[in-house]
Amino acid sequence: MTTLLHCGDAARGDLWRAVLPDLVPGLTVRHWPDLGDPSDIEYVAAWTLPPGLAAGLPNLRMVASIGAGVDQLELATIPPHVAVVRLIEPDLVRGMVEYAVMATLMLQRDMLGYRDDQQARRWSPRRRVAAADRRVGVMGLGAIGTAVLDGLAPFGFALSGWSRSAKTIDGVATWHGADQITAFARDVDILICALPLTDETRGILAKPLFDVLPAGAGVINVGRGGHLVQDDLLAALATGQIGGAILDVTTPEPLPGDSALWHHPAVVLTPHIASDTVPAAAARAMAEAILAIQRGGVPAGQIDRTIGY
Ligand SMILES: O=C(O)C(=O)CO
Repeated sequence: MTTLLHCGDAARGDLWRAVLPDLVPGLTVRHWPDLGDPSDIEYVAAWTLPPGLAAGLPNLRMVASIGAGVDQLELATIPPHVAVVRLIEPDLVRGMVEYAVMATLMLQRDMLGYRDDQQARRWSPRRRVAAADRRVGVMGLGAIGTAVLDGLAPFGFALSGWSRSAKTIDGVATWHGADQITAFARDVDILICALPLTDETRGILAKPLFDVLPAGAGVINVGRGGHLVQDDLLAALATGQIGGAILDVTTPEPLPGDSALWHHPAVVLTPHIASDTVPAAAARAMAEAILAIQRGGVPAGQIDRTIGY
């Protein structure tokens, strides 16, 4: 019996149980914690894995993240021969683009400053800076980062991007690797982090990077809370080196009530809502991944276990 174990939202589990067997002939879908015979389970889909689950499934072939990131699966708990796949579907990418464009425009149009003015009943118009005079840099040039750059292009921003390995994107100045991060960052007025969280990128949004950005730069984090060193951000906001931050992700989540980020006038905080996975679309992506494995192929979105994304 070929079985997928779905972990997480029960409504999505029910939908998947109804639709996936039509997309993958012979597939049975079980919903955690109904494991049945663990040796039936070849595929697991989860946002986070129940502790010890992956190691206890002798015939496991693939773990799929229900989302674009995989770090929350705790890759070290998944045996190395098991394929790990990110389930990126178009609606999830669209949500990320919407959020990143909204956040960029908020910083571009000084909405954080006008929010303050409104609270103080201050009528204080400021000169608009044209988008063409603002440099927006995206860190992470995978499916999400490149879609964000596409979404920003019509506004006329000067666009750049930085990634681990070299990428070429029309109309975007691209940089790569640790050696080029300074050259990238010194010309970025609004920095968007869309990186995967790996050992290399953890804590990358920190003082050394903030110090290189032009004074007053804005920071947007749609990656993971672990990318940001919160104390360094607060210090950079205090000196004005960073002018504003829009954060959709924090460490930990939920953000504790006593965090200074909650009430900071130069911070907009949202509870990891930039995007989400649409269950029906994710079922199709899941089916394609299983069919690829069954054909002996590599599913779209399979990560390189050696680099963690
Ligand atoms: O899909 C993911 O990994 C997300 O965090 C969506 O915001």
